[in-house]
Amino acid sequence: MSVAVVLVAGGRGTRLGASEPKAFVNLGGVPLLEHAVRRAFEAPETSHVVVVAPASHQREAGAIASRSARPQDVDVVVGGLERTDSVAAGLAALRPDDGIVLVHDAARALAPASLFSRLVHEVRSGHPAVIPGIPVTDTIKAVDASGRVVATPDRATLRAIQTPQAFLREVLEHAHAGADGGATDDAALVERAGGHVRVVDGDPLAFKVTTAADLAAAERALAP
Ligand SMILES: Nc1ccn([C@@H]2O[C@H](COP(=O)(O)OP(=O)(O)OP(=O)(O)O)[C@@H](O)[C@H]2O)c(=O)n1
Ligand SMILES: C[C@](O)(CO)[C@H](O)COP(=O)(O)O
Repeated sequence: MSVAVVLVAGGRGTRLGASEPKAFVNLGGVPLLEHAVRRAFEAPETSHVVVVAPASHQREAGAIASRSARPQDVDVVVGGLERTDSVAAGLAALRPDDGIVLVHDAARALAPASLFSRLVHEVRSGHPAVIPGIPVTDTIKAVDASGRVVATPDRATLRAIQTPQAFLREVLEHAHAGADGGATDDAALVERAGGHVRVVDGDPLAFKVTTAADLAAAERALAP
């Protein structure tokens, strides 16, 4: 079964506050998106990458695709208003043979190929939806609109979820067909559709570049 990576890079990056969309910001002289494409192709399982980029940056995304290890295996499409819309645009560009789909944030540019491979292995072992997670180290509280604490969940049961998130194609497509907004990741759509989602160990390098401090951390992670 062929493996496609839907690489969402269609966001603005408001919290980073750069002059260009976050996926096109330089990290060690290379756009975040380019780091992510490189790592996706370093996983031997990857057969096809769909880059979802802002309408304003289709040319730049195309140039990144043409510099990649396998330009013929990259398609570039226009993203949507919300992340879920961008993922849906990526799903619409899948190729007929793509049977397993990994949805990945360009903002998690340093997620290593080994993480992609582990997730694909899990799906091929019979798990239809597999996502990486890191145990949380803070105490997490649920609060209401006034800031009053309504619950303190047992920390041992919590995971901070990363991407790539790996799915059987039909499971992800079915979940997206019923999407009605408000989901911050693709696994949540599968959960809402009644599907089982398995969490496996994440990777510290798969952290999300959200703020300037994260970008500085990514620069440090790249340093020899
Ligand atoms: N309409 C959108 C929104 C987000 N994303 C992508 O989803 C990933 C995770 O989103 P996030 O890190 O929140 O990016 P932004 O939405 O760009 O950030 P911000 O909320 O700070 O504007 C990023 O790779 C981003 O490019 C996307 O493809 N399309
Ligand atoms: C998909 C995700 O990266 C999993 O942690 C995250 O939910 C994206 O959220 P964001 O608000 O778009 O950064």
